[in-house]
Amino acid sequence: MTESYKFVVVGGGIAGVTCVEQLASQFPSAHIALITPGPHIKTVTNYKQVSRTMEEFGVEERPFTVLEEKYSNLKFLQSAVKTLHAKSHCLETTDGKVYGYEMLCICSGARPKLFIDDNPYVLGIRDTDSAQEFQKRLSKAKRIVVVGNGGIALELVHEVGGCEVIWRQKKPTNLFPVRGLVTQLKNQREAHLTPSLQRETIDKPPLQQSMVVLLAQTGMKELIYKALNRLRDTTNSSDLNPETVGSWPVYIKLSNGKIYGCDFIVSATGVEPNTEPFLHGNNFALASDCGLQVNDQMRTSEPDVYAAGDVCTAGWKHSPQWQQMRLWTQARQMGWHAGRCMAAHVLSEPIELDFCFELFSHITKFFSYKVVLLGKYNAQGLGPNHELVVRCTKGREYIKVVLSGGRMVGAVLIGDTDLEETFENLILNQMDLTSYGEDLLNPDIDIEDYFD
Ligand SMILES: Cc1cc2nc3c(=O)[nH]c(=O)nc-3n(C[C@H](O)[C@H](O)[C@H](O)COP(=O)(O)OP(=O)(O)OC[C@H]3O[C@@H](n4cnc5c(N)ncnc54)[C@H](O)[C@@H]3O)c2cc1C
Ligand SMILES: NC(=O)C1=CN([C@@H]2O[C@H](COP(=O)(O)OP(=O)(O)OC[C@H]3O[C@@H](n4cnc5c(N)ncnc54)[C@H](OP(=O)(O)O)[C@@H]3O)[C@@H](O)[C@H]2O)C=CC1
Repeated sequence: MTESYKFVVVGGGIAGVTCVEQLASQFPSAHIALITPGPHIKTVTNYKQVSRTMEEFGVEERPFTVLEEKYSNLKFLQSAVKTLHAKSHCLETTDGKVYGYEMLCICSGARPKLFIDDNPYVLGIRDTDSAQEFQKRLSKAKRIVVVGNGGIALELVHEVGGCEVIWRQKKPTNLFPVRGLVTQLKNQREAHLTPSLQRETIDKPPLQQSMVVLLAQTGMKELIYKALNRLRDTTNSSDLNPETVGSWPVYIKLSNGKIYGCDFIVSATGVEPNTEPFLHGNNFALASDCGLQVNDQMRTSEPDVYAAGDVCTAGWKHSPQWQQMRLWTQARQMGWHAGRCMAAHVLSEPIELDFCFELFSHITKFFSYKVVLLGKYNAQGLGPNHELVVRCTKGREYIKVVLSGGRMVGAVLIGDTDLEETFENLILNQMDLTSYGEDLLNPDIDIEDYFD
């Protein structure tokens, strides 16, 4: 006979664990199952609500038993979902078992979107196993190339030591436009501490240097010679250094024509939602990034199937200052909201989109500096006609405010600025700041008091 559960949650990451905890605590006598392949789950530690939309926490891998000990109605099933039959409300796992559910929440995360598939010299970093593989190969490497310009690349180039790292950015700004700013701060650590103010009106789109990366060739020496000969036909031969020919296991050619040899390449080029086992035979609406499209109740297009975290794409009309980014914070917030929505639907209660989806906020650390990103911090989607006001106190802080129509729509705060809550309020209340001009960031004015 098929084992059946009131709620089944798939995936032991932050989204799945948050969702299942929400359900297990709200329905202490309901049968609930969490299905995930490994013996560990990801848990939130030291959670701190910093303000109305900002939160900070750590992430720790723990044995699943911590959840089973906490919730007697929760069963942990160590396996992976192989197929889902949404119409008949059941799923099959890789160990051949079939489980029924009344409501299902898919939280299967995402996997690295490598710029080239199945190449032994190209690594993506996703989980503990791939991080260990990276460490192992790094210990023997003299040179690596990092491709990508996001969170993983930023962390890697800062942390990797004892090996040459080649990193070329595709374009000057990106989702994490903090690298240049942090470097600027670091270089000026010893310099004077007078803040500098700068105001810039952006009336044309930012310059974009196209730098798509192509892999030249792998492995064996004779193949490398052939590859380099082929590359000579398509690029400036002066880029090829005869001394390096044949000495590296892999070569990479960038779209600016430069060729680099290295021991291996890290593809830190984003992620794609892990939807594979759920699609076949079902009728899920997918977003353009291939995520399971969910509405503001975290419902997919299949009945009684919800989704949360990296696997899903927020398909509701977003608040003007919120955007989806595949981050821990959003995985937790979506998992929590999905759990609440599932509970509300069982109890036939109304439920609204949580306030945390009003404003994008992310607190993290890059290069040991505290970094806070708020709203359209990189002027995403604003086009021309916006203004940037920047204050940089050398060696201490970097603050960038994005204004549109005289109202604050985003901010980047690097260092211990203590301005995050004030800026959060200014973005949320959309106050007209035109009359304040540069005083907005004037270091002689205590803007926290000013706007209280
Ligand atoms: C190297 C790296 C560093 C990162 N650093 C940060 C950071 O500093 N800050 C930040 O905010 N974000 C960071 N992120 C992003 C963050 O990790 C993700 O946004 C977040 O973990 C997503 O949570 P999730 O629960 O949706 O998915 P995941 O954490 O990926 O969990 C998915 C779960 O589903 C399971 N699963 C997959 N397929 C199946 C299946 N078929 N059946 C059953 N179970 C399945 C998986 O085993 C896993 O347990 C980082 C990501 C990477 C790769
Ligand atoms: N501290 C934190 O907050 C951290 C967060 N993360 C999160 O983990 C996830 C995975 O990180 P990551 O892989 O860095 O993903 P990101 O989405 O952050 O960044 C991917 C980057 O790769 C670039 N890219 C894509 N294809 C190519 C290509 N062919 N050549 C050159 N560049 C390319 C993208 O450019 P473009 O945008 O132009 O396509 C983008 O800059 C993300 O969700 C990230 O937000 C990871 C580490 C730390």
